[in-house]
Amino acid sequence: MAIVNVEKTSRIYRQDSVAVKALDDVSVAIEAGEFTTLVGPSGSGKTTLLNQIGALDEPTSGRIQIDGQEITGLNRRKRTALRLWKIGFVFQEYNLIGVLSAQENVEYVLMLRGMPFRERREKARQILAEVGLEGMEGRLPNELSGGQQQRVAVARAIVSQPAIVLADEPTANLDSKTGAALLDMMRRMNDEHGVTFVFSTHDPMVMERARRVVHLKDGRIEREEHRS
Ligand SMILES: Nc1ncnc2c1ncn2[C@@H]1O[C@H](COP(=O)(O)OP(=O)(O)OP(=O)(O)O)[C@@H](O)[C@H]1O
Repeated sequence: MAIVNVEKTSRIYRQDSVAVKALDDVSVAIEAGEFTTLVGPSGSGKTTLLNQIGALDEPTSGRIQIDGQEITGLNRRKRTALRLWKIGFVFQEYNLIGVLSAQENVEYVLMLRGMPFRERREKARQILAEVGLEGMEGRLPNELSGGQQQRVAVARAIVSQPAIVLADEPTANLDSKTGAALLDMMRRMNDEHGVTFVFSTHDPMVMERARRVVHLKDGRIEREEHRS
């Protein structure tokens, strides 16, 4: 079964009297265990599509299901719950909580899910070690490099084993070597733990590592590539 099913989805932004079709009748299905990249020129609709899949925004028309659950038309409370239980997010700007340590940032989502203290502390430590941050658990975000902060963000996104992890230009603020190491780490999470990832990117290095590349243009899917 597809983890994500986007059916004939459009998103029109209206500004003054101008309507922008950010997504135009897009249909795409993503299966569990995929490592998919959305590519396309600036303004082609990548972020808009990720925001729709992540229940951060409502489509103007069409339907979206995540892990078998219809998300279009849900009220705010249900959307928040869906994000908490089913989706992990990695943003371009890391979006870590500045006053919390790496460990606490990773634990936070587990706390929201009601996991007991000891269990969540152990789980967060484990995942931070897996992303190569053993010994840095107590550092605040501003005591970590950009690449390390993004590793914390990935650890936070995957610690709760969500159905899908969405990453909007995750390497945009990293130098190419750090970005490549981050991508390799995510590929490993995909291989070893079956974490399903969907990225948006401009970065050729990210595209190279993808298994499925979906090309967007003017809010539509133009073509797809599949690699082994
Ligand atoms: N909140 C908004 N209000 C009005 N128009 C918007 C809004 N968000 C996006 N758009 C427009 O929708 C279109 C798609 O934008 P989107 O951010 O999805 O593109 P993108 O492919 O992610 O671009 P980039 O690669 O530059 O991040 C663009 O024309 C953009 O200007």
